[in-house]
Amino acid sequence: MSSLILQGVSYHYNGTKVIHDLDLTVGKDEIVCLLGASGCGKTTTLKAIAGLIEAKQGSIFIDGKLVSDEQSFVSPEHRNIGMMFQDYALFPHLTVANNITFGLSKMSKAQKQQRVDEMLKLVHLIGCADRFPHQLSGGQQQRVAIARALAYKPSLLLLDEPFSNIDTQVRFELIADIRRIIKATQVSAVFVTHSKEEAFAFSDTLAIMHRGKIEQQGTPEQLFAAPCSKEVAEFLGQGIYLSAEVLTATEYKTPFGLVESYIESKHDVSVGLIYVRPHQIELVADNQSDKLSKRATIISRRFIGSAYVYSLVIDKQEIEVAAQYGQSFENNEQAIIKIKPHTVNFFES
Ligand SMILES: Nc1ncnc2c1ncn2[C@@H]1O[C@H](COP(=O)(O)OP(=O)(O)OP(=O)(O)O)[C@@H](O)[C@H]1O
Repeated sequence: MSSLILQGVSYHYNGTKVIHDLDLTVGKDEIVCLLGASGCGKTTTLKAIAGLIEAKQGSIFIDGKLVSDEQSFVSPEHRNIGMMFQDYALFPHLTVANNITFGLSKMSKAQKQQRVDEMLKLVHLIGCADRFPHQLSGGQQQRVAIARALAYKPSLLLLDEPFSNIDTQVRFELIADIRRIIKATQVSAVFVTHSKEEAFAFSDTLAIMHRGKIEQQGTPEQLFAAPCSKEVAEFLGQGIYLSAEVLTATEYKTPFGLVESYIESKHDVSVGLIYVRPHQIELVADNQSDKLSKRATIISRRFIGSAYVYSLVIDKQEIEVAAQYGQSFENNEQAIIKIKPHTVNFFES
């Protein structure tokens, strides 16, 4: 059974629709990331799931139970969800232990103590029960925040940009740690971010949002291999578009020669655009004798340890391409461009 289902959910602020007819499914023990540009409606979606706002259209089910539709509305405290929001800070005047047990009023003192011990062990903060939030690092505070969210034993966890105030250096360690904690507790989660790197590191599947709708949902590999729209392709990769003529089910003619696709596709049109990402482009030394191949000029280069990353202009579009180890091009040098065989993303222009 799915942990969360949204069907046709819409919401408007003062007459302006910010989420439209939105569908989303989160499986049991699954971490789904809502990923999209600023203002596309991610936080609003999370608030509708939490019951912090009342979606006027559509239905929301948590663990098979209807919590919101046109006729009914279950309040946030009865939805069995844990929340870790960016602005949902710890109570500064309460100790770590009291922060964790804040919402557990029905438990006995002994039960609370047991839950605190269990949670502190889970988040690797044993011995910190009597500290106050200001005596902890940012990462430790977020660990307490997740412990507090999980202390209720919720069936669904909602996280809104929980890592954005954490130093880049420790952010990815914390992300791995919190993912481990969530997986260990077998809770399903919806995570909101606008950072692709965080989304890839934290979630099982991505739901790409665009203008208040889920454009596509799938694993990062599925979305990279077969984006359903230009918006998804552009959001995930720093690629460029090349004009392309469909020759066969697996071959496209482009200004940079024939491009072969690993998969067969049927298209309704014979010309369009293919979206090419940096790792699908090969730079070859210009041997002058090859008259037919297209060239690009290297604008600049930077050394990244294992290779050089070159900036170059292809079809009036600038792109960064990493060359294979051992290959080296100088600024202003011409290189032959080849597009490697790959799973081609073709779009109507
Ligand atoms: N309380 C509000 N009143 C009116 N409009 C709002 C309100 N909150 C959000 N909006 C608008 O709704 C749209 C969606 O906002 P939302 O916060 O859901 O986006 P988001 O994708 O989470 O953005 P970000 O990544 O910047 O946090 C935006 O255009 C925003 O300006």
